[in-house]
Amino acid sequence: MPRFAANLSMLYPELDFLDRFEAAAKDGFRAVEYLFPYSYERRELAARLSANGLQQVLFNAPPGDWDGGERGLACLPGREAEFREGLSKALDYAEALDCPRVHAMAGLVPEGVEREAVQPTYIDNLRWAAAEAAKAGRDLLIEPINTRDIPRFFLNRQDHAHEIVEAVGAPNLKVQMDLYHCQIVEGDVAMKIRKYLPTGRVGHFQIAGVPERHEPDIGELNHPYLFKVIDEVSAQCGWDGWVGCEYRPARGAVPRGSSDGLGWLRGLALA
Ligand SMILES: O=C(O)C(=O)CO
Repeated sequence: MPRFAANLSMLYPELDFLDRFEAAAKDGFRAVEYLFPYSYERRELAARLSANGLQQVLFNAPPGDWDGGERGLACLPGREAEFREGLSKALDYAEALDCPRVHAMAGLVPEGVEREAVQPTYIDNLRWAAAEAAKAGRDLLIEPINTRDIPRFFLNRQDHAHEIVEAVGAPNLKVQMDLYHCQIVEGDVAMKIRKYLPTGRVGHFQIAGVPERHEPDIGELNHPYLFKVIDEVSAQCGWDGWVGCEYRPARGAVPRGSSDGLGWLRGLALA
């Protein structure tokens, strides 16, 4: 079975953020990911990881004005300085948390601007950021995201993400392959895993049920089948990354919360 990381931005919403580390560990997770660490002291986060025997496997670079609707800076002309400053901060956190990968969200195509017009900025920013991440010993990730969840998001398809990685030409720039977004935008998910995982350009997976983004055993995707495909292809190509559980629990009723929705994971362990 793949190795699963709990996404603490979405799982355990019934708990304060810092208490989610312990909850994930109690549920058997050995790794966590989340959107942003920046509201917390590096020391506090590192202590939570260590106290609970958890690895940090992914978080995102600062995304711009999140509450104002921004979803990343990487493709935004005129925001290069802010992108660079944010990436440097992310790499500092990555070192403190011993986190091997950082996701730089692409951002929204500005109103009235053609999608193609921002690609040069995106590529230039990623080239600079991948070089900085390489100096720090980290991978930089980009993620195709569906435009129902994030209208006007620049990067939506796996083929586009892989073209960008090739154009940048940095070995530590990789694709965060979220099977939820992939199913919504393009489908044919198992064949896309078979196509892209052996390229060495997939740095991380994420999962959620489609279309509601609840537990993976709710909805139209057959996750046990997809996990077998990941296992089979990983055995052939030596991939040993993580699968982030990035979904909003539907079954998590008080008092036991998100743990009640983890039957899909316990079932896999027993399968
Ligand atoms: O929205 C998502 O799927 C993300 O992973 C954002 O980082």
